[in-house]
Order: sequence, then structure tokens, then C-alpha cells
Amino acid sequence: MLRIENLTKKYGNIKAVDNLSFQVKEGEIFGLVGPNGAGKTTTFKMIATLLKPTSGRIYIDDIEVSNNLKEVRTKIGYMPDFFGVYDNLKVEEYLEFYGDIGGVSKKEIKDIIEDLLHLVNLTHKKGEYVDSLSRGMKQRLCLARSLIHNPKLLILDEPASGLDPRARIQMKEILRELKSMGKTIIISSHILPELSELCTSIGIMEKGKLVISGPVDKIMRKINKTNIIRIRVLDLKKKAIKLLKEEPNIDSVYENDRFIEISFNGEEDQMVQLIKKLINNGIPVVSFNPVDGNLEEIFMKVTKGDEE
Ligand SMILES: Nc1ncnc2c1ncn2[C@@H]1O[C@H](COP(=O)(O)OP(=O)(O)OP(=O)(O)O)[C@@H](O)[C@H]1O
Repeated sequence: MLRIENLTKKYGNIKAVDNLSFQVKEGEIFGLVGPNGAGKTTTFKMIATLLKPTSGRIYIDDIEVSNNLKEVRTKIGYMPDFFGVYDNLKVEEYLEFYGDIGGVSKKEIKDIIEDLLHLVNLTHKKGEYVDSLSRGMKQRLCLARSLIHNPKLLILDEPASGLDPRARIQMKEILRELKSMGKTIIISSHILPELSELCTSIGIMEKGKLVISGPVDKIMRKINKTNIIRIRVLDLKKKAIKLLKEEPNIDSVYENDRFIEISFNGEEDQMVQLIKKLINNGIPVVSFNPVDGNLEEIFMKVTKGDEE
């Protein structure tokens, strides 16, 4: 769906984006994480066709972006990190305005707006002035605006920034809904644990370069080399612990009243073998859960941070 090859953007002497390459498959949610100034916004603006790369290529649906701006723009929806608000427009008028720019026909626009307002939970605000909305509502309206022409690829620059926890959860639910509708989404955020829940893959950027990228669990394994797994058994806990301690891929075994926690350094197929072994030995396994790693930790490990 999206392919980026050796993308570079220079501002004078500053390389805001430095030889960036990655791919996002259809239906994926790709999260771009990085400290301030890493180059996320610059990258997103280039993908959104608003900024010309110094060098490198971007392909959307195998169409090269810089020579096919018009065609590509029908496929993408962009939500910037900062967006202007139109004081004198009501919610519905605001979406009509953007629908018009996006080439949506007059015949269809009413229905599309109804659907979008429902999706972003703003139906009750249809007749209100945009300026009177809360920050969370404005952000959801901006998301609706980016969807008005039914794009396949959504480019969302920090859609949850500045939102309170409840508004963030709402935003996350909408993004899940969009994923289930088959949209491909690239999203940047500082709220790292939220990205790990939502994204299928992530890329971590620092000083214009991609430090690491890939599926969230693979990246975690690559960095941590171990997975924490919580196992709950109905009975025979001591026997289970003995079996687990014999395993070469297990670094440590810890137990408490509720579960056994192991630090596992094998691959997924070896995890399957481990579950089989426990069951074949008569251990009544109730659950076997890899514990979600902490993206924040990974981020700190792979980025050096700005010491200036
Ligand atoms: N128009 C511009 N002119 C000159 N330098 C710029 C311009 N826009 C961005 N930069 C520089 O490019 C680098 C990358 O900025 P960018 O906004 O892409 O980072 P970011 O990862 O989105 O950061 P943030 O999380 O703070 O939004 C920074 O060093 C920034 O100062």
C-alpha cells in the first residue's frame, strides 16, 4: 500500500529526514514513534504530498507520488498535528467545505457527513460552531474531515496529542473502527504504550533516521530477546514449575498466588512446543499469556535521546 524508498528531506544544512525506507501493507496500522524533532511530521507531510522530498521515492498503491499528485491525493487522508479552525463555520458546514474541496458530489455529501459524524461521535454537534467544540471534539472533527473523500490511506500526525485520557480512549476506539473498515493507517504519537496496543507495526525514528522497524512483538523480542509469559494453571503448580525449569529457553521462573511468570527467549514455534509439553504432562493450563511489552522501554533503549 505504502512504500518509502531512501526518503531524504533537507532544510538548509539540517537533514530532517535521512534516507528513510519502510513499507506498510494494506490494512495495517503503522506507528511512527520518536522524540521531538525526529522528523515524523516532515515524513508525514511528504507522504501527504504537501512537501517535496529532497531525494527518494514514495509509492502509494505502486503509484509514484511526485509525478501523480492528483491521483494520489484521492487515496490519502491527512490529519495534521496542528490544524486551523474556521471561526464562522458550523460543524456540518465545515465538513461540506472540505467535501467540496475533496471532490465529493452535492448529492452524496449529506449522507457522507451523517455517517462520518456518527463514526466520530459528533452527530449531536452538527449545528454547533466549530470554535465552540472541545479539543477532543475538534480533533475528531479533523479526523472526519480527513475521511470525507473515503481515502484508503490515513496519515494521522499525533491525533491524540493534548487529549485527556477519556478523549484518547475515544480516539483509539475510532481508529480501531477504521482499521476494521479496512483502512490503512500511519500514525505518529508520543503516547507510546497506546501505539503498541493499536499498531500492527512500528518504526522508531531519531534524528531523521529509522532506528528500528517491524511488527511490534518482533521488535520487542529483538531488543529484549526475551518474552515475559504468564501461565495460570488450575492445579499441579509445583510440577509445572519443575517442567518449566528444565526448559533451555527459559531464563527465569517466578511464581505468585495467581500465576507463574517465565522469561522466555525462544521463537514462537518453541512457545507452541512448550504449551504442548505442559499439556502432555497433564498440567491443567488455564491461560498462557505473553505479557505486552512496554514500548516506552524499547524506545528508551533504542534512542539515545537529545543531550543538547
Ligand atoms: N520548515 C522548516 N524549516 C527548517 N527546519 C525545519 C522545518 N520543519 C522542520 N524542521 C526541522 O526538521 C527537524 C524535524 O522536524 P519534524 O517537525 O519533522 O519532527 P517531529 O518528529 O515531527 O517533531 P515533533 O514531535 O516535535 O512534532 C527538526 O530539527 C526541525 O527543527
